[in-house]
Amino acid sequence: MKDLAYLNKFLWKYRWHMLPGILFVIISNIFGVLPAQVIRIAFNLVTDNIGTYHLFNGFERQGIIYNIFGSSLMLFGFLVLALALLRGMFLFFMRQTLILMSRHIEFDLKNEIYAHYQLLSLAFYRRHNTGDLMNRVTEDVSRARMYLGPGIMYTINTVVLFVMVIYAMISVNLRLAIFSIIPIPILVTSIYYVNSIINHRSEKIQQRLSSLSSFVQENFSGIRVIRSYVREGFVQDSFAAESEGYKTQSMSLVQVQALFYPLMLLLIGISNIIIIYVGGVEVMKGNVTPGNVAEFVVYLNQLMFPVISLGWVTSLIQRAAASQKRINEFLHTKPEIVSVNNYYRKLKGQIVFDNVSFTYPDTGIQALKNVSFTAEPGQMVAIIGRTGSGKSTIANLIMRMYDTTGGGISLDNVPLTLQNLENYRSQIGFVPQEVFLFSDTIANNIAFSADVLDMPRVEQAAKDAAVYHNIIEFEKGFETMIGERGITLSGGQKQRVSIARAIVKQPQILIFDDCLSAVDTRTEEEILNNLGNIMHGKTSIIIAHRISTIKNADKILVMDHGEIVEQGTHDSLMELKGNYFELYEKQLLEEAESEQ
Ligand SMILES: Nc1ncnc2c1ncn2[C@@H]1O[C@H](COP(=O)(O)OP(=O)(O)OP(=O)(O)O)[C@@H](O)[C@H]1O
Repeated sequence: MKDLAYLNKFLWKYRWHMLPGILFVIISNIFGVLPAQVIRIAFNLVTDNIGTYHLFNGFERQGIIYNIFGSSLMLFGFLVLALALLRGMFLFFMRQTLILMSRHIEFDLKNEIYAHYQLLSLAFYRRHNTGDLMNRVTEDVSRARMYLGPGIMYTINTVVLFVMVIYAMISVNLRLAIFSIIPIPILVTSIYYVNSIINHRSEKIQQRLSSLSSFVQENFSGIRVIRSYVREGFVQDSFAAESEGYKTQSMSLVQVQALFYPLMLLLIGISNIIIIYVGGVEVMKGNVTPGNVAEFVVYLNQLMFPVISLGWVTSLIQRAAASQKRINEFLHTKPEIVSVNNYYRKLKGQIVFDNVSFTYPDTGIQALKNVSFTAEPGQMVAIIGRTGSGKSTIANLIMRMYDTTGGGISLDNVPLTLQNLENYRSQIGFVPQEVFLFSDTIANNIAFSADVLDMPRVEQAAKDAAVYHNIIEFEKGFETMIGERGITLSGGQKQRVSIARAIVKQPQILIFDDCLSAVDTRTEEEILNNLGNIMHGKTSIIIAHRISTIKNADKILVMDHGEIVEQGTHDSLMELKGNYFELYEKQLLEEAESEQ
């Protein structure tokens, strides 16, 4: 329950929704209780005067009495109707304030969680799967809302109605009041118990549904692999097995639900019988009037809904507390990478790695060991090496996606940890190894880093990335949608669009993480030539597998098992006749073989 205390700040923020809401609950309940008293008076009027009416049997006066009788009853009827209307009106106001408040808080909470997500490091995203992250913003927040809206509303309603009805009951007859209240705890406990079973089973259904959706999503994404390996039948069977699990869980829920409503009606029915029986005995003893019994029956039935909601609300609050605990877990996770100052400055682009070591936090894999190198402004530094040798890790560390575990990185003689992150990253153009494009137009994808779309710059960036001609060949040119709702770009086109996205920023430092792998050598040369002009006086870090990509670099770092094993220019490395030379020879041989 203490987890829900986190939401109190929102209740305070929206107090001017909550306070009138509580007032409306009280007023609507007053109009809810009053009809029972009107019914009692009407009932007593009938029982008291029916004798007089019969006394005038055969006399003209009987008609007059009938008329008075009828119009009085009609008046009572209208009164009950008017009270019901007033109650309805205040119920409307109650929902308009309290439920509305819960929707406002849901909105705020979602935004707060999302904003916090954006601050968390890459390591956090690796620890938690996407489904879990999404669930906390959607499912868990809506459960917390159920506590804030219906939970609070029905609790206040129940308390107010209980106090009013029980006070009214006791003031009429204590014995009858006690008999009316006795079944209530049994009703609350059994509803709570059945509700817990329903929730437990619903939860299992939810899990089944999530795994069913993940299964379907994955198979739709991998449809090409399924088709080419002719695994449709196998996938169909696996889907049927997943669905079977979902069906079984749903059926077990239906069983309990089917039991729930008859059980409720039975308990309500039994309570009514007890009241009528005990009430009848009291009437015979002369302690209460028949009108009082009718009044009690109305009270009892009025109490039933709050009683039912009490069991429901209890389990709802429990679920909300569990959800809020999960939300708090994330909200209290401290971002590992923090920007320490607001010091904005323009980068020159000198990058110094001083004895940098790095071990990935979750896997414990040491990806870099004592790496030292300097990239001067205006230089193109290339990194080459076997797969898994730590090249992308260097790019990740320059981007400060992680902090080093040994040694230090500095930019223009200022440690990276003392740079303002936003200012720093905004001056770097980074093209990751796994290209990611949004389901949006090509123009918006290229102009992603800018708040306003500057078409001439976007077009120039596309030209520099050698993708302009491909784009204008599409029917809608730069307005072509890509991704789920649009066309599919080829691997090389995607890489070049993401290169355009990096250079449109006119960055001071450019990092290419193996993003020319799907581009042919001629186009690659064109892009590198363009880069020479764009990055004049600025720093470029190019990670590649092909020597042809990097042989003109000012400095080449050769990586192996997380270490720099050789560094120098193409010519000096060739002279060394070490790893680089070996790699060059091998690639020459491969090229010659592929040409044959
Ligand atoms: N996010 C991560 N979490 C844990 N371990 C990682 C992570 N990324 C990479 N590694 C590990 O760190 C080592 C270096 O990986 P890195 O991606 O830097 O290599 P690379 O030289 O870029 O390889 P490639 O040329 O195949 O892209 C590998 O052993 C890899 O398994």
